[in-house]
Amino acid sequence: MPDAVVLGAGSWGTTFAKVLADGGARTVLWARRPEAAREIDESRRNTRYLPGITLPASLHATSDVRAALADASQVYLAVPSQQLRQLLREHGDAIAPDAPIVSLMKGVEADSRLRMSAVIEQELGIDPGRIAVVSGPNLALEIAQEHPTAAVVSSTSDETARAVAKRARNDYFHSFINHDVIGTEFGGVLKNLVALAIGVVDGVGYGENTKASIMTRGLAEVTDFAVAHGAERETMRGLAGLGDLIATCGSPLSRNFTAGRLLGMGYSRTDVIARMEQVAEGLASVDPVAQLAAAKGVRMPILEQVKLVLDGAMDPKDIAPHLTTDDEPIKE
Ligand SMILES: NC(=O)C1=CN([C@@H]2O[C@H](COP(=O)(O)OP(=O)(O)OC[C@H]3O[C@@H](n4cnc5c(N)ncnc54)[C@H](O)[C@@H]3O)[C@@H](O)[C@H]2O)C=CC1
Ligand SMILES: O=C(CO)COP(=O)(O)O
Repeated sequence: MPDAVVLGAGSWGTTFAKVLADGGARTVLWARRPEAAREIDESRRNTRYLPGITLPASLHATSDVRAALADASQVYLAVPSQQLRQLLREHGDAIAPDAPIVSLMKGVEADSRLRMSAVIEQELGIDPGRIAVVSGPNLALEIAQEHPTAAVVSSTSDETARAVAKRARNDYFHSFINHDVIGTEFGGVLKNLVALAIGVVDGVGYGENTKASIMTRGLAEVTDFAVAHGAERETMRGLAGLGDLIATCGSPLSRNFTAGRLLGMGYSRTDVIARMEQVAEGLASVDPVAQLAAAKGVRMPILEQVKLVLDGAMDPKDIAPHLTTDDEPIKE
């Protein structure tokens, strides 16, 4: 009986399965493609997503999702956010009745604008206390290379948060806990949008002042948005807020930063999507987050400008930490 199953064998699902297995958990990783499962199981490699990484011998992989789920005591989800609902609809009934369900994802569903924990709750009809989310400055390849890293596990249930945090830790990965699921999830979603903006200005050729201005104002924007939706302000200063913003905005390993960079270099939204080999969640989150902000009357100038650049309605070189139409000085 596995201690943990991870659904989704991309860069983060595979890395997180390694984190769990290296922490001593009997872990099964589900890959959609049989050849990917075979490569992980037999060669201890996932060359497409984690080049150069040898996976632990104790980690098992399969392409049979229902067999993977059978009797697993914890379930971790790491597929692209737009694919989660369908996966749960097809296979949610195979999840063991009391197993905590943990989202590792950082997106919102485009149609419903729901956070991933809300999609899980709605689709499986379960108590929110069974759901946890993991977030933080967690660039997959660095963790797969065992660079010391921290994350936060959030659940409305203290018992669930602690059970997951105890599993998801080892010599190089430490899990803290909190109970602010809204803030923890929105931190992960929204830093992707700031990372897109930072990528754009990097692609244009602007320097550190521009990036620091956008990151700092971006954090203010992210915090206003999250608090308006019920998050605790403190969470946005933690690993899932500021921590993830720093990691993602400063690293070429970030797919959102990379997508933004391509936009800044002049590629269109369609070209950028075609060139990305891994998911950049921010591209699908821009519109639903802009709609959620508008519904709460939250001003998000950086997000607005990213949306204009994506829509081809703004020249990337004009992106700034403020709206150029802001005539009156605004309090920081
Ligand atoms: N890569 C990273 O550094 C981190 C990623 N995340 C989040 O983890 C989530 C997953 O991202 P990554 O693993 O990075 O993406 P990825 O692009 O590396 O891999 C996605 C995986 O999902 C699979 N997949 C796609 N559609 C599927 C479906 N319908 N059913 C099953 N599998 C499907 C793909 O074949 C691929 O194996 C995203 O929400 C991302 O924001 C969170 C923290 C760190
Ligand atoms: O969430 C991440 C790091 O914490 C990964 O960021 P990207 O999805 O932009 O690669």
